[in-house]
Amino acid sequence: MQLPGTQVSVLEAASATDARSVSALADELGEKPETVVGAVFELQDSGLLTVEERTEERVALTDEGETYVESGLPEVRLYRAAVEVGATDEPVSMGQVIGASGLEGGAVDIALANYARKGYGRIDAGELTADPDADPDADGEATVLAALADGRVDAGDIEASVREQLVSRDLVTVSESTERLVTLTDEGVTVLMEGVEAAETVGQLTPELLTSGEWQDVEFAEYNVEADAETRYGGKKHILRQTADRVKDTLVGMGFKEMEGPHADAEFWINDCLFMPQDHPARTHWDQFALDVPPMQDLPADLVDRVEDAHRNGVGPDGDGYHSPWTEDVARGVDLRGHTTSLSMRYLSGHAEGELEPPQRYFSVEKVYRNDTLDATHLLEFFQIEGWVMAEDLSVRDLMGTFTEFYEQFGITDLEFKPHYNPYTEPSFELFGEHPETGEIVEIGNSGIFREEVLRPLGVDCDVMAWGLALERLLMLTHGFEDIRDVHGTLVDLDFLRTEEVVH
Ligand SMILES: N[C@@H](Cc1ccccc1)C(=O)O
Repeated sequence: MQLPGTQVSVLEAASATDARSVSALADELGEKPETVVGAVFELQDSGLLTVEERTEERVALTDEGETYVESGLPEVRLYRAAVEVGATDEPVSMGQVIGASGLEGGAVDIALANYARKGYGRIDAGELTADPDADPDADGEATVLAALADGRVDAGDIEASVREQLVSRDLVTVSESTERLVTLTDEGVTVLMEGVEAAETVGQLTPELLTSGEWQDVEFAEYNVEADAETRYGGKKHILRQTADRVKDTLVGMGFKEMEGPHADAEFWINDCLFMPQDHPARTHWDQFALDVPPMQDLPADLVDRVEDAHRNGVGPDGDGYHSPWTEDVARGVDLRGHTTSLSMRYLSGHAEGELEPPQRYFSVEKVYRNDTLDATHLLEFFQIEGWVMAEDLSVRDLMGTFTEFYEQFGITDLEFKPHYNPYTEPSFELFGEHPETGEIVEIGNSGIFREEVLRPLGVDCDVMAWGLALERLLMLTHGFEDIRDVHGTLVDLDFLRTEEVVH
């Protein structure tokens, strides 16, 4: 009879009298267990062997269990010391017995906790008696520990109550493993006696086999469609990108249009338009990355004049500017944007898509860059969900209502608002949500209603409410992970990224 090579080896290694385990066969044949399992199932299908699955329990000593095999169980040592100091005749002070036992630290507590339970004697009012009839040499737990250390005992032979004690004392662990046991059938024996030969089989069709015509003569290995296969992960969209897409869909659904614009931009758009004085810490508190590139040439001259005027003199008859220097050189310097509010400035000024008439709603979900210190909640670059609404009469209620409506679509219904300060909005609010795992209150965004000093130079004469929300924080709240580096950079949790999906 002819059979594929591995089947022949398995058949020869199996026995009709002793059940042999698949792992033993794999060891002996130097094959992978899954290869042997495949062959075993084929042979079972052909009726040449039988397979029996057996789940086995294994009991193993823990490190602590091993220590006691060496030194004796603490309660046994306490008993021997108690006998030595005469506690069989009359109560002896606990201190004296412990001293004589040589037990220290946690071992003392363990000894005392088990002493009376196991009938070694009594502990009462700081004194200890020893039962003269107790036999430490027959201690059930100690006996099992010693037997396990010598490999003299099987899991099934240990008395249930003793085993339970040893497990609860963390002296042994119990684990289960499934083993497949293989035995030759009578037919298998017959086939072996009559002689089996390994058939040449070809596992893969190659261009050579095709062109030479050899494919017509060879025997192909059969597919085992039930064999365990390696898990292959295809490429997929990153969870953060999926979340960004969902945010975009949500905002488009709420009537917003998307903004686009440069990642590296003039400080003018990033800071000056936002009424951030050039010498104010608010300008450095972003800790933006300045780029060593030529200054931005094409700033709109009329807007630059109006922004400079707002900085110097404020707006309106009662306006007051900053009494600090302002130069166009600083405004022309190029930075990586620390927020996408630079895009809002470009759009509100009419320089992105022309003059805008209210009502308008715009958003972007784009990267921003900050020179922060990397930690569980901060990255050097992250995605900001920028947005603004332009309308005749806007109030804080409109702002809160918009956030409530937006976050509800992500299942976040416990928003909190805290008054805040931005140089460009008044009033301003920080936004918080509760972390689903830690219960911690996490900052998720910053918002407000743009000041006159921002809007007038831009030529906007109605209200504009605006915000910047952190996409990564939204993801933390929706998926419950605690470290932003689980999804970004070299420490990512690959399993999470492979399996997690954002539901649209
Ligand atoms: N630029 C702010 C967010 C914001 C945008 C618009 C208005 C108010 C706040 C930030 O990055 O935190």
